[in-house]
Amino acid sequence: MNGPLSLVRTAVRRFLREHRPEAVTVAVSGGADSLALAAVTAGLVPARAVVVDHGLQEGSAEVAEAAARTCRELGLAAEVRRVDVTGSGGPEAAARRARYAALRPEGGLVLLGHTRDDQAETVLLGLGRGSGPRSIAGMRPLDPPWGRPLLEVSRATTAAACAELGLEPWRDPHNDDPRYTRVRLRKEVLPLLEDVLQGGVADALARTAAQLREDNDALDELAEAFDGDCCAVAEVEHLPAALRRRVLRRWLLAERVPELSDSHLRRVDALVGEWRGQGGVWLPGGFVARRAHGRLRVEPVQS
Ligand SMILES: Nc1ncnc2c1ncn2[C@@H]1O[C@H](COP(=O)(O)OP(=O)(O)OP(=O)(O)O)[C@@H](O)[C@H]1O
Repeated sequence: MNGPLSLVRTAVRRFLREHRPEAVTVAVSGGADSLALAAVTAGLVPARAVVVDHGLQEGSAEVAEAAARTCRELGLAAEVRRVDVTGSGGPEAAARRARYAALRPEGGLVLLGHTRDDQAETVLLGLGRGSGPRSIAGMRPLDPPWGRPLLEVSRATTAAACAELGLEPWRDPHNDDPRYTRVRLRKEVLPLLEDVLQGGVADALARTAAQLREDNDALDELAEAFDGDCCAVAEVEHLPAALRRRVLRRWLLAERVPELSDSHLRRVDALVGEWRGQGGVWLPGGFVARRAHGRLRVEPVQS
């Protein structure tokens, strides 16, 4: 009984047993991953589905309505939420921001259909771009309000599970468009790596991510326990760099600096670890971090 559908069911059942969410919403794009997730979840717990219509592609409203209809046929209360995609960072990033804002619930968990292949791509992209351990550690199974029960299930398995259920998932044309880095990674790089390493690459990359998450969590706990004055250079400069960066990150987040990337953090850390009188570090949200008289401070940029 280890067909694709039963593999998906086992993964979702394990997730629900482990985390026992009070309420469950499934985020459904209409693609095979989230559709398989919705179908299996519907059979296990009372849940609802939300389909986000970004309004970016022609016919997006019909695609969203068809996905919602399928969810209803599967026994889920389903609704389509239309969002306005605006803001910085390109349409992909803006769409993701709008989607996540629309999905953020009042309570309970929102289940996403990210698979082991998504995880592998995230890790490999991070490695290729020189990202920090936080990015390379990939996505977490539980990161409230988000839950990702399928992180150990392959994309091939979710597609086969849909076929087993007689469901016809929507194929996002973006997923085949070689102008997207992720698509080329998926279609060109990963198959080559699979060939060179004789298989098991997605699984191996997902294991790397899981190990890094453990290391990250341990360091984060140490950073949380730091009770010195993190603005005083003398109190943080002797910390190991990995710990110091985490202490600084916590301080910046407490100062309400949003969306802090690894490269921002490295530059703030350089105010301590590689000090040569450099100027302020510009940060997201209109902030700047500076060092003066042996102290760090973060303040809004004067317009
Ligand atoms: N239009 C949508 N409506 C509802 N949920 C969606 C939609 N698009 C994606 N999702 C949810 O997000 C999951 C991941 O989708 P996808 O891989 O396309 O997102 P992504 O842009 O890569 O997101 P992330 O930045 O979190 O990796 C899907 O399996 C589904 O659960």
